[in-house]
Amino acid sequence: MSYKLNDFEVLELIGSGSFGSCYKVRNRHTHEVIVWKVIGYGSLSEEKKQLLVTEVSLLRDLRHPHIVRYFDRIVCKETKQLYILIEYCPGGDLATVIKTCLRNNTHVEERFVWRVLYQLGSALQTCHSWFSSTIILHRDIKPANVFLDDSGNVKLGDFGLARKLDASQPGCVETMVGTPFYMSPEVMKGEMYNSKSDVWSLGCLVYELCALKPPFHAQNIKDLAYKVSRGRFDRIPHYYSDSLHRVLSSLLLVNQEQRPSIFDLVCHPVILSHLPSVS
Ligand SMILES: CNC(=O)c1c(C)[nH]c(/C=C2\C(=O)Nc3ccc(Cl)cc32)c1C
Repeated sequence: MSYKLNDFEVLELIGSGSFGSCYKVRNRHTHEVIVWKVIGYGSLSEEKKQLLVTEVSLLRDLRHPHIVRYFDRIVCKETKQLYILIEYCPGGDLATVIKTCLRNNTHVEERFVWRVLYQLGSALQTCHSWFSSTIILHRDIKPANVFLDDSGNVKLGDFGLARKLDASQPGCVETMVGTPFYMSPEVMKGEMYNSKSDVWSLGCLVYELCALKPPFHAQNIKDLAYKVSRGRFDRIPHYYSDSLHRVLSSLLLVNQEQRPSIFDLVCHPVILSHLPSVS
């Protein structure tokens, strides 16, 4: 079914990023609440416009319990805006979870950390196998792109649209917006982004969920690149287990050959031992 803008009632703005704004909207006919992300494409080159439309079309066919569901898109030629219709996640995003813990001086339960590690790992496993022969190699793995449903499960969202819109080729670290705290050593050196770079970013995300700060932090890209290249970081707080710290340390190995693949991760006995028992 193809939708029209007037099929939806805009309820509220729920987020704004470098490349678009997300609104909570209600389908006037079914009353279903979803999100539409509005991206202006007027200033994009023809090539990037086609990449954006192709990428969204690909995502529409991707179905996984821990990947935000893309339903459809609406192109408004008058305003040169693309409306991406996406699943609503009432729990908000992990960036807000981290901010709340910092504000209240609390921390995330280890049980939830293991759940995030497994669920995002299984989402990436689908992407790495699903996307291996297609154009979408980039994911923007960060707390602001991981969303929570109403049962405390996580969903990875916003696949690389921002990077496709922002000179996504490696070696453009200097032109990136903001400080890329999750950028892997290989990408910092200008090498091609690959699936092990996703593993690194996942390690940074889960580390930050525990420590409430990224594993590598600096005031400028030069110092950050140096710290990332050395690969040394503080242990996660001592109320988290040694086994969790060991798994995170493996994801943050500087040598990508030694870093586990996402397939190794989701099958790791320690990960599987922390999954809820099926009753
Ligand atoms: C304060 N904002 C929120 O609580 C919030 C809620 C309840 N949902 C969201 C965001 C999304 C949401 O609910 N579904 C989404 C799908 C894709 C993208 Cl890029 C974002 C979202 C946000 C930012």
